[in-house]
Amino acid sequence: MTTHPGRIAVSGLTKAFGTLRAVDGLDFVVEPGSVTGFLGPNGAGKTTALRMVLGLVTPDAGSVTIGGHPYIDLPAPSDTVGAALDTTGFHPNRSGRNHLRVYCAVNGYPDQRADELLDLVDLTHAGRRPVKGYSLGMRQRLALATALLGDPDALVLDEPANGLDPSGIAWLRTLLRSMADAGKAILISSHVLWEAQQLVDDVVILQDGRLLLHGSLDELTRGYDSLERAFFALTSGGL
Ligand SMILES: Nc1ncnc2c1ncn2[C@@H]1O[C@H](COP(=O)(O)OP(=O)(O)OP(=O)(O)O)[C@@H](O)[C@H]1O
Repeated sequence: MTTHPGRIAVSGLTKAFGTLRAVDGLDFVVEPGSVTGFLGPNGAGKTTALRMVLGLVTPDAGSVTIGGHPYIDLPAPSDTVGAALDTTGFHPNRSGRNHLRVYCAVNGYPDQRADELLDLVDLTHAGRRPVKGYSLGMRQRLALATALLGDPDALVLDEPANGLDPSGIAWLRTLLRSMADAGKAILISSHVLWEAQQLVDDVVILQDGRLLLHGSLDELTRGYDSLERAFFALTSGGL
């Protein structure tokens, strides 16, 4: 069986917390070369599903593979999938550059990789300042740099546009586009449809843990002037 590196395949994914089905029989695929928006209102189950993609939460049923393997079986996880799930885990007194250097050391990359990553996310100017002085947008960039450490085939980013101003979102769009064009499979979550519309090729919309809509942005928005309007028309509901 040939499997494309980075392809994220989610099948029958289910997770309950007590009586609450946070994720319920979820199926979708993120192909290399595309940016998929994983969308849904607060509490829809996005973070729980992303944590299962990354092997941080054990599903009750179903499976996820990345490049054909469950996360736990990946021989070199940081070369296969990069993840940014939150922006609060940085040591406050460490500079962004030192944070990245620690990750370089742990994963066997030269210090110079830290400077390349700072440059890639446009954070060189703040690289020597302690993270406690970073804005949310700057911490998002640092989280993204950390995710890109091993130049992975797949990227999983939870709310990467949160805290970015309009020029930051435009910058993120360009970066994600170039990563997708280089063949990465990219999955990003958002609860803000207008924001996601600017960043993605495909959308997976989740509601109450279940898949509501899955398709290309172009198909879903044909005949509508925004993803939000298409969503309202298709579901007669709201996020
Ligand atoms: N560890 C947990 N224990 C109990 N309930 C949980 C746990 N984690 C998540 N939940 C519940 O599961 C549901 C889905 O939560 P989740 O964080 O996955 O949603 P989300 O779509 O990421 O929301 P948001 O956009 O607010 O981040 C919510 O009702 C949440 O309260």
